[in-house]
Amino acid sequence: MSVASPPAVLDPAAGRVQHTLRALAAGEPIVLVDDVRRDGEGALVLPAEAATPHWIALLVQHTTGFLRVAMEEAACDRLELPLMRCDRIDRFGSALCVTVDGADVGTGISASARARTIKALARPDAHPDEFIRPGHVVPVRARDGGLFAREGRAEAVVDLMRLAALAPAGVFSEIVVSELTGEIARGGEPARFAAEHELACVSISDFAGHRRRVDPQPVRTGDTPVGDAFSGVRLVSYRDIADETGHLAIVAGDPRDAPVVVHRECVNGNVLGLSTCDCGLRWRSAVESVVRSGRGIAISIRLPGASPACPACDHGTDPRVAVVAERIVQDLRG
Ligand SMILES: O=C(CO)[C@H](O)[C@H](O)COP(=O)(O)O
Repeated sequence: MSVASPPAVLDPAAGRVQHTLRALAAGEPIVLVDDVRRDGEGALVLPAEAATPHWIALLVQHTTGFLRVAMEEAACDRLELPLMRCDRIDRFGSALCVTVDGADVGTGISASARARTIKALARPDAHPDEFIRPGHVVPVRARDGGLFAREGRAEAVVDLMRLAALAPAGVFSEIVVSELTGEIARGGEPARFAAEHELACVSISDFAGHRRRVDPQPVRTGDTPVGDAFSGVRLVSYRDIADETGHLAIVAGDPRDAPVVVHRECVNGNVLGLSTCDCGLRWRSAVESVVRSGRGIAISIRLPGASPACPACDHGTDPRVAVVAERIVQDLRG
């Protein structure tokens, strides 16, 4: 259980997130602190695809042993895992599904049986008939949109797996401070547990902040023809649910093979119309070339926070511009 210590970075939260993602990518458990909803409770989290009898035994030893697997909504639907039926919903709106065992894992409760069930849940080609219900593993439905939709543990676990480039399913259970009392680790205890066991440790709020910075989510909010004089030209608007910024795309013709021009909005040149920089000119000529040729996509991206002061304007070199633009182009090309 040892992953190199977090590197010295300016932002300690970013360092903790990177350290955590590296540990998960290496198939190791991490500590996730639920500072948002549950008063600093700590849980051990392991990628479902990395579940082995060894790791599951370790989770059972140090946690409540109530092992849940956070999964995407589509996976729960595909594997026919309905929500547990209930008339009263818990105050956090947790989305626990019917329990499962792998169909061929024996009684389902041993560490090796649970490891097999958990690993199977993470397989993209798993079939509903591979599981019997009820069982000894609890799938939890993480909302689409992850932490942007709900700052819950299930969403944090699925987002962590996705950002670590793993199958989007993770097993988790709350750490207990002492096996004698069975009380849950909270406050400073989860971090102490992580240090003692050389595990990476991150809080849901650290991770949500990181996702907002690196994982833009532009959602289409409007799609209007520009007007008769510009037939075949559309104005498509986006709202970024990660940071509430807005972006625009001028689309002429079929977007599938259209050339793309990306522009970072600048307050001086594009909002105030000043000629202290060439941003106004650049955006106008991008739009004109798309409209005149009848084929192309011109995207204007607004980043959160103050734009760089022109003429030091970076003309789009901020790495977030490329990520937002790529997602908008993906959406336009469907
Ligand atoms: O069993 C639970 C808490 O004891 C929760 O249902 C489980 O942890 C899911 O977490 P969240 O509601 O934060 O997604």
